[in-house]
Amino acid sequence: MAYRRVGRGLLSVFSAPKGPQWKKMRRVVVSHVLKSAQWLLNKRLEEADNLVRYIYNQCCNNGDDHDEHKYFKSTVVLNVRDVAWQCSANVIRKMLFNRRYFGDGRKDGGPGFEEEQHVEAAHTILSHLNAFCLLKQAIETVNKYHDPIIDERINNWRSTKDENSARRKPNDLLDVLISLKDDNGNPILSAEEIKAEELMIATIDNPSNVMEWALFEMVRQPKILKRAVDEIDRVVGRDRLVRESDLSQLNYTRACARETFRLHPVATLNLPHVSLSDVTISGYFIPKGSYVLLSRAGLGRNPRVWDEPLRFKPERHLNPDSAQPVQLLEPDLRFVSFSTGRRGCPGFELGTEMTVMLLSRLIQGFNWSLPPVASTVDKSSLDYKDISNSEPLILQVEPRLAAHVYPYEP
Ligand code: HEM
Repeated sequence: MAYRRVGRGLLSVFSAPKGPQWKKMRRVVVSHVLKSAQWLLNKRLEEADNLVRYIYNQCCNNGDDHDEHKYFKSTVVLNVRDVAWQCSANVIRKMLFNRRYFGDGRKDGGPGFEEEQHVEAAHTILSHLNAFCLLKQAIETVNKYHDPIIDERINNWRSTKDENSARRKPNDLLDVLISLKDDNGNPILSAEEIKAEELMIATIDNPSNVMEWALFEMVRQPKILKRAVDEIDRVVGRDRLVRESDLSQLNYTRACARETFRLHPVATLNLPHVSLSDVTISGYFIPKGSYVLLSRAGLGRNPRVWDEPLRFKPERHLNPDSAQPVQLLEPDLRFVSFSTGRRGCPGFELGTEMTVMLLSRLIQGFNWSLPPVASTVDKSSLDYKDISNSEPLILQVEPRLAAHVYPYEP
């Protein structure tokens, strides 16, 4: 009960105003961008396939040449963080710009120089969101890749004759943002507003953070990994890869993702909020205008709410009496995943699908284990730190399905 009272109180400070431009963008995201989520399913699937294909290619000593007879499938050591960061970025790049690569890319599905630079800059921005500095270089790097694509696309839409433009169907989220018109037929968003959208930043870090920390915990507790693998084999089988339509049945994998949000949040603090009025929460008076920073680690590991709070125990989220799939959303704020209230994440459904899909593909497609030099993966001493300060997870990986199941891109 204690957390409920706290949760309800917190809603009154979860309403920081960000100005009319932000409200407009939030409206656009809720009413147009997220409605597009379903028709962008194929793009998400392409990137989930690419994730599996890329790791598979790393396990094969013939590089790009996909011929199963020539392949010698081997165990390789992989930097899980690099792979998770890139594939999470690929999904949102594909939905937003309809492309995986800014440059020529790589035949094996991995990132080129441009994508590595882009993802590094996006994560630099994210890890400094609470800092009072401009992060000029990282923002310039992200804009260097985004702006030319946006300018070119706007020109392209605006140079199309009006009657053709009305018939033209959006092919990605950028098209959606550009083609929005008000009742008088004028664009709803200016070029500057489109360039200022933060969908890339809003989406890039959470799914990859879950992939890395969930795998870390599962490898440390092989029984958990086995239970998740068994569930996927039971629901999906071993002759095809997980699809989004399977996700509601992968309850144990969902519980693993939820437990990762609780125990290993992507950042120590939530985004700052401002209280709009004087409010008292659990006996603490918070004056109007205060900056409120919620500790994600403090909520998710609160011993008054969570039994054995430092143990990774996905079972705690399973409810045998409920027919509903385990939710990654936590509206009572017993931990922070998508947050709640007026500023809560409008993309929680899409974010849940992306996260569970990518994690399921990693678990289904490969056997994961500690490399021989175990010291390289010992993150146990770092459990309390923000992941961005910890060492990347390095694991041994080998394919676990028949060669024909792995996606092939000529
Ligand atoms: C696993 C994936 C995701 C997680 C965990 C996540 C989590 C969050 C969190 C914690 C916030 C801050 C809420 C606050 O200030 O209290 C937020 C804001 C936001 N997210 Fe997400 N998000 C995810 C994916 C997405 C996706 C896919 C989209 C849209 C395509 C999206 C769009 C937004 C937007 C627009 C905001 C700002 C809301 C506002 O200030 O009014 N997010 N998200």
